[in-house]
Amino acid sequence: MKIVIAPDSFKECLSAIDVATAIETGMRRVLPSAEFIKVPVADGGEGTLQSLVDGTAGQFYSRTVTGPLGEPVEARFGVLGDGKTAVIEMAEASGLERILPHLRNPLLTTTYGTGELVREALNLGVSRIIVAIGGSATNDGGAGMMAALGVRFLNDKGEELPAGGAALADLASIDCSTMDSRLANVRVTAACDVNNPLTGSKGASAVFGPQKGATPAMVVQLDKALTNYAAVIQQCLDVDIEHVAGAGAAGGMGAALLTFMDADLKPGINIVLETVRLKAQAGGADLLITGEGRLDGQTVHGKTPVGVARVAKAEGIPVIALAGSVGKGCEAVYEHGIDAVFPVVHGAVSLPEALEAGRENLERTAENVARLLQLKVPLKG
Ligand SMILES: Nc1ncnc2c1ncn2[C@@H]1O[C@H](COP(=O)(O)OP(=O)(O)O)[C@@H](O)[C@H]1O
Ligand SMILES: O=C(O)[C@@H](CO)OP(=O)(O)O
Repeated sequence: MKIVIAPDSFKECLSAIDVATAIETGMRRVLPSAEFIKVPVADGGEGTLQSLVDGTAGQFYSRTVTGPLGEPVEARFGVLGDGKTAVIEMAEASGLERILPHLRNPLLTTTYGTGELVREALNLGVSRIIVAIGGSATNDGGAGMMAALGVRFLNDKGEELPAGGAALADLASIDCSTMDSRLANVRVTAACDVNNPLTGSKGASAVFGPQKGATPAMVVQLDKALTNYAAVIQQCLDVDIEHVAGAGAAGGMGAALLTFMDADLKPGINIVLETVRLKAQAGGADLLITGEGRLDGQTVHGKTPVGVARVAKAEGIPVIALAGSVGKGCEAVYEHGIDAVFPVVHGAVSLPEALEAGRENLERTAENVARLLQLKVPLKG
């Protein structure tokens, strides 16, 4: 019997590889001689770096770079098992979680540190870079990242702009002549979590600015700044970026990746599933187990379990999902290739208690799933 275990991480609880290991441990108690293939996955958000490096037996690197408010931060990036592809998760250097809630200010926050990580990856001689965007503290259109890579963003006096989204209102010209020339030889793929345009009512500032600490007045200010950024990009580089889907992801990081790096913008889940070669690994499997921390109506919108189930269904493999908890609308997943869902919590406990007991709960639930699989119930009627 071949069982593929391809879960996401359980946020605040276990990494994807730890979830997969707990599921294997539980099932092995009942099915000791089954073949288990563990494929940790992610949907492009937080945890993407971890699952891609774990899933390809790659390597982590750590560097001190510039944090979102200019402070030094220790940030990780990775190189996949192929030795040629770097993975950078922007939240490592420029993430919202890096700043205490009362200090969050997207007028000032910068993606400079993510650019420094790209430079570090280039120093290792990689030929491809995957940048997972989202979870950002920033609204600087990715200008900080590009400044770290040598691009000069200038005001009408020819002076370089200070860091942050607000400064883009003063942008008058862009000088790419000093951009790191190694970027020309590297293929960049952006694992993108949303389709928003750069500006307007569905744009980066309006939709994601408030979660980064923007007041309504700041949203207006930031949207104007990004509108000017798009106009100067059009004027200096002849790229029309303002309304492109995904340009507004991660405070306009999508726009910079498209404009300056000619990146491919793809849904994170697709990039991850391709990179960990789920289809090839699942071939001939009898069962696939997936899971995520909370499985609910949102799961069908590009989340890991549904992406994994799509691959499994194309191969005719049954799919079971284990979830930390299940929420409203979770039945929607039945229409998206998941055959059964099992929450792992044991009794009515608080969330901290459930998180604390996550591994044990997963092992026990996985064991019970395996016990169920062994039953030969004569189904009548
Ligand atoms: N072991 C667990 N038991 C119960 N709830 C959990 C467990 N692990 C995670 N969760 C809950 O699931 C929530 C969302 O997790 P998850 O689906 O992994 O994140 P996201 O959908 O944001 O990627 C967490 O904030 C937590 O409340
Ligand atoms: O960083 C952001 O601006 C948003 C959208 O890309 O991220 P998340 O979806 O994680 O809130």
